[in-house]
Amino acid sequence: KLQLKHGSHRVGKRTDAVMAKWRGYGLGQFIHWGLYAIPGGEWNGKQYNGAAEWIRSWNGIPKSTYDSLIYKFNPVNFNAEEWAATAKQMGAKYVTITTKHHDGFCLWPSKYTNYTVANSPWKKDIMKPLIDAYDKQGIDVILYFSVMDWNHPGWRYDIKTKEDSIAFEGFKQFTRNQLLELLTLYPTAKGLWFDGTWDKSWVKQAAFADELETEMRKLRPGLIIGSRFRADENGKRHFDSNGVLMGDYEQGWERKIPNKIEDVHGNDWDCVMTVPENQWGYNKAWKGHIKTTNELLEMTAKCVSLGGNFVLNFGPQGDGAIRKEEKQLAAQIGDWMKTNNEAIYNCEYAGLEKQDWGYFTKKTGSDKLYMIVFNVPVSGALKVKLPANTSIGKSYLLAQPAQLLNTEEISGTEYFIHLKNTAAGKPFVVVLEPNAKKGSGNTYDKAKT
Ligand SMILES: Cc1ccc([C@@H]2N[C@@H](C)[C@@H](O)[C@H]2O)cc1
Repeated sequence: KLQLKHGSHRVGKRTDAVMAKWRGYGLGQFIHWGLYAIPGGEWNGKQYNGAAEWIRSWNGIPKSTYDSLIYKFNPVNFNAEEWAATAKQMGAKYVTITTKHHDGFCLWPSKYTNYTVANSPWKKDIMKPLIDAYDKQGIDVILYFSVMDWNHPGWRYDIKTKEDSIAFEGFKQFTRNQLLELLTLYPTAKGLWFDGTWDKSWVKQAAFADELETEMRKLRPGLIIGSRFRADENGKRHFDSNGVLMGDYEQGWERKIPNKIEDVHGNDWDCVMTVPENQWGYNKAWKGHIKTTNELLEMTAKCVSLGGNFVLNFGPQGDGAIRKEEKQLAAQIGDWMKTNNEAIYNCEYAGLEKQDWGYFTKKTGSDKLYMIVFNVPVSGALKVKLPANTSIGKSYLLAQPAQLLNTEEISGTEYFIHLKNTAAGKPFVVVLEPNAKKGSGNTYDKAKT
């Protein structure tokens, strides 16, 4: 093990109540909103083929022209209560909201830059009404913050000259000021979700970032900070030079989901996901593969079955309204969650062998198991392998608890759960109430090979 001054300061999962609540969220909403929502991935009739929130980096628009979008920010259809109600309807337990994306435009009236809502036609703070509206719905708020800031004169991709390092020192203070400002203005925020921390300039700031993380945690006890905020003194990110996770949970699962439990290294983690293939900010063109409700439900189930949270992104329009396609998804996901959220909220990795029909989750602090079924076998028989010395007490459809399902012991700890109806048109949940098994549990000898 290497002696590290600025590596991870904790091995293993956090054990406090705030993090335990985070662990049980299951489903979250991401909000990407800012000036980029005004062009919506298009400029002068030409489509930008990257992610809409990166349109400033396209040579199709002069940087100064993009930056003057601040004078067009006037979201007359912005309604914080509607956004929070959409998240509530979907069944999201937390929301991560962009306070400042890479373009540097601040959705709060920061006193450390003029590039904020205060100097737009809108004038008013966006963050406060949003945080209040989500808090009122009982949905916890995490603040997204991009360290990389294309608007700030002190930002550098790397530090090569004396001038660079002087400029970047100013930028570091600016960043610290904004973060302490956000934590002070919005004390109910539960955490920070960092982005834009991959460039060499920031990676070289191991000591500064480590001290800043300590300062933020002192200012806001219980604060949740992911693995992407800071690098260790050897430039190692997400995992320090000893392979220990930085921060409180792994943030690496962006538009991808782990396949097996080994992939998550025993850490907390969240997966953040776009509805289109790769658009976080609003894009007028709703094109390419748009994930269906069933796909998104399966991603949610898969994440929870592997001990993580699934965070689905919404990209509100420049006028502040949420597009109808996203509203429909929220309603359909919410419809399923209303019946089945017991298998998602406060659930964890069940430790059972994955079967083809779908995903196991286990209620935290209980033995209750859930089978979230996406692929009904033609036989209608769902295979289950339990640990030694356990058996199935009873099993039933979560939606019809009174109807016990026929459970057939195959051998030892293997069972078939026989479904009555094999024509389910959408995913459903089977509940297993295991009980301790008496005796050896092995009815037949193992084959000699
Ligand atoms: C290469 C790359 C850089 C930044 C991103 C940002 N992270 C997501 C959470 C969005 O904010 C996207 O703009 C995505 C890909």
